[in-house]
Amino acid sequence: MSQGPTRIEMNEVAPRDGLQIEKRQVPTDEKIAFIDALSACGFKRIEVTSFTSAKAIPALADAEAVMQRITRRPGTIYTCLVPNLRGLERALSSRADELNLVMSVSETHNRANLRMTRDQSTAQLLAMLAEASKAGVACTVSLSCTFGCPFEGDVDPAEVLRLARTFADAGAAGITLCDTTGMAFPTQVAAICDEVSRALPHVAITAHLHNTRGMALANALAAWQVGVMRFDAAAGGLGGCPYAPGASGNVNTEELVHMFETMGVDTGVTLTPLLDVVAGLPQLVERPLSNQLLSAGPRLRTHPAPAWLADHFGAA
Ligand SMILES: CC(=O)SCCNC(=O)CCNC(=O)[C@H](O)C(C)(C)COP(=O)(O)OP(=O)(O)OC[C@H]1O[C@@H](n2cnc3c(N)ncnc32)[C@H](O)[C@@H]1OP(=O)(O)O
Ligand SMILES: CC(=O)CC(=O)O
Repeated sequence: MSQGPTRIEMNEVAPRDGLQIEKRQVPTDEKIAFIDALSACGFKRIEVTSFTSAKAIPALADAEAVMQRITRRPGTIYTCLVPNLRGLERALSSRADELNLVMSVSETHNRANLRMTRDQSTAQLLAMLAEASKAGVACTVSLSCTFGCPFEGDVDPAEVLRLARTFADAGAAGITLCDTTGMAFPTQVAAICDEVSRALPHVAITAHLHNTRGMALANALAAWQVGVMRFDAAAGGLGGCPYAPGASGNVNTEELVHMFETMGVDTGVTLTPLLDVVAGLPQLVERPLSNQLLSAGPRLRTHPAPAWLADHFGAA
């Protein structure tokens, strides 16, 4: 098996990607407690919220209040999703450490999600990169539907590269390759991540994977094997785009951390407090969540041997 980086950066996106699609509109105080608990786990980045239209994403309408009241842990970068210049102004006023700009590689998904053509989004993002640069705030650009679109099917990888290059040339510090509705498969992830990283070696590549078809961990492994060292993930596997039919949760943070840590890859995240946060998620989102890692425990959780063994074989 090819060896990827020995250290990766984990970006926790549940407060934004997770809560944007939940039926329950989580009260501001509970969001803040959730983010503060995540801060104690050691994430490199936490995507706190989005500065979007409250009509489009009502669940995150309290973005300013959340940004103002979270406790910022030194060493963690607090980032926000922004789709347009209005969102950028709000995010900068709220002292976001970094910004996650977003558009889709697919024309139909861009129109459905952002109510703009791709050309209109591109123009907004280029203007936002210029404004953010003046403010000294780094930006990543997330390219939705990189690996397939729920409306259009396959997406041309040349378009992914063209958009990534456009934003890298305009000063984006990072490009996030997003599998919005879990259409990616491992060989495709490896090929596209490799192509974009080789073409843009000065730009940090992040993999943003959804587990809609159960392939997110395999896809993460494929991205890591070609050198990707930044991963978005959501605690409890929450998440999904409300404007992408069939969307479901992100790759599950605790499973991704557990997988990489068992392989000796340093994620920076401490699993025990993270599992405590995950155990509280059904209460936060007011629905049951099934969680294999929480049920089974980390791989070296052992169980007492059956009592009859001692009777039968004698004391060990
Ligand atoms: C793949 C993913 O998961 S991405 C994340 C999930 N998806 C999203 O977050 C979708 C975000 N989309 C949006 O917020 C919207 O589609 C927008 C703002 C980008 C564009 O929507 P439009 O309706 O075309 O925007 P438009 O400029 O016409 O403004 C509509 C209203 O929203 C308001 N608005 C626009 N941008 C913002 C913003 N960034 N913050 C707050 N309000 C905004 C306008 O003031 C206007 O309000 P009004 O109706 O009270 O006058
Ligand atoms: C920003 C995102 O949330 C990206 C995606 O899933 O397409």
